[in-house]
Amino acid sequence: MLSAEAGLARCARALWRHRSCGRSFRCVQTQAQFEYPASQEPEGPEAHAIPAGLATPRQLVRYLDDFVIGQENAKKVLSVAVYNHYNRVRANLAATTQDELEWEEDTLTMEEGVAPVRLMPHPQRIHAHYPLQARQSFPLFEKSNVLVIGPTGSGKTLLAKTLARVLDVPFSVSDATSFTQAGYVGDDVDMCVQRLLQAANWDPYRASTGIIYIDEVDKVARKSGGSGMDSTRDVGGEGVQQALLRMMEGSVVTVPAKGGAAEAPPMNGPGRSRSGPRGPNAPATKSDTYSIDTSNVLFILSGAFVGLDNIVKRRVAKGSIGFTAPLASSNLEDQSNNASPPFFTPNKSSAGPHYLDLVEPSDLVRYGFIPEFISRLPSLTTLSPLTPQDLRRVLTEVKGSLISQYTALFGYSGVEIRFSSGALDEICRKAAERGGGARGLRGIMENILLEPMYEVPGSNIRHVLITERVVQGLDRPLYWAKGEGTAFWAAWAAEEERHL
Ligand SMILES: Nc1ncnc2c1ncn2[C@@H]1O[C@H](COP(=O)(O)OP(=O)(O)OP(=O)(O)O)[C@@H](O)[C@H]1O
Repeated sequence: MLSAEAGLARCARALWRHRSCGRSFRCVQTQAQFEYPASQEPEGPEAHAIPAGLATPRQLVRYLDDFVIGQENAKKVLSVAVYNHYNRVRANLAATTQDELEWEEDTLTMEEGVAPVRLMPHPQRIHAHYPLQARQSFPLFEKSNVLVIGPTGSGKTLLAKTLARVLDVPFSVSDATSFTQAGYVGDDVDMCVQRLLQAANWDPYRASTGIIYIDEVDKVARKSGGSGMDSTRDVGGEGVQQALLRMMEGSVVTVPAKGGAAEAPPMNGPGRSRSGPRGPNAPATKSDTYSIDTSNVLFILSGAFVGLDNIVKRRVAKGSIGFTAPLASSNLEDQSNNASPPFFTPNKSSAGPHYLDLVEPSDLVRYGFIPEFISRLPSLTTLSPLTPQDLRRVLTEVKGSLISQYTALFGYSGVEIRFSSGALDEICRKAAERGGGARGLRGIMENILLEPMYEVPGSNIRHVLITERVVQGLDRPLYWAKGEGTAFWAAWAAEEERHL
């Protein structure tokens, strides 16, 4: 249960987010009424927090900087995409609901200690007032889902997760390799919506404005794509793309309620059917099914796209500029007339320019994606592999870095652990050598610290020093007992001097 103070802080944050609405809010627990004139700036703890709902792209990038090293272009592209997406969502919902509907955000509930912030009106109310056909005729803003291309462990998931956290929207991660076309063994693509609903604590309103992150999307490239990337999958790849594109565009997905059919073993075979009502006006009760409209869900798709750089390289070598592939989407055809397609934003990473920076939709078509699919992903960004210098910053500088985590872990046992600069460099060198980006750092740390984590608890050890030779496996970690602090500091200083 949140304390009253924390509850009020949360209310204040919600009010600040929605200050431009000029609405009043009532806390159902305390019955307190809050008013926020549009011009009023918050005071107290909220003044220092990021005004998430309306944070500008620049503020979002600054926030990301605390957690993600490098990847400047990806930070910009994602921040702009997220900012535009949520502005678009607000505008669309305002267009569909103004005056006729009561806004859910008028009431902040504080059930079970949580104060869920209702960003949007209940989708069912929108559906009740405006049938799907009517809503489709509104001049609504088009959606911009994002495609993120980058090597493993470079921060793709971290970027999306961090943005979802600052925006306080539900976030789900799914792996495209587990998806199959409906009716075949494997996960239906609807599964990602179910995960989102789960992440939203089974709150369909929040889920319908969340972020769905789908990793390894390059694995659903069709086999006949022309570059032979994935020979194990054929029509299933295209079937999954078709299903995903419908969902990205905005469709109503019926999700069984908690403990419902979706959690039972999947039925296989083309005759697969679901129980429960379908369609936008289907009732959404906790005991039955939920209908989630994905029109306001932001999709971020990512993958390493191994081999794509060769496709780009070949195209560039042939001097082909623009769109040479037979693109079905008029959206893409429009872009082909531009000298510099809006699809492409050059990457100014520390690793320098590389061929993936020049990716165009036609390259993705050659890679095995249907044009209709990539036209639903108008924002694209590439991430660079992390250099050993980047890894060093990941290890030591970001908020909640591994070094700070392990230091705190030993601190709980009253033990001080230090890593010499040489040790840190050696850890990063090893991680870079292994590949896998920053993902490899934790494994190396666990390996090095296994012995001290075993020896220290229950012993009289109070200081631990990890040197370069320890990381290289040439020495054992160095230990000092209580009262030997001076010797520990002297040894550490000597190590640092040796490394200079
Ligand atoms: N640029 C970065 N800055 C800080 N930490 C990073 C960065 N890149 C990766 N990490 C760390 O490495 C781990 C893996 O990162 P992440 O899951 O974002 O990789 P990914 O690019 O999504 O890889 P994959 O495609 O394999 O899923 C996380 O613990 C994350 O904290």
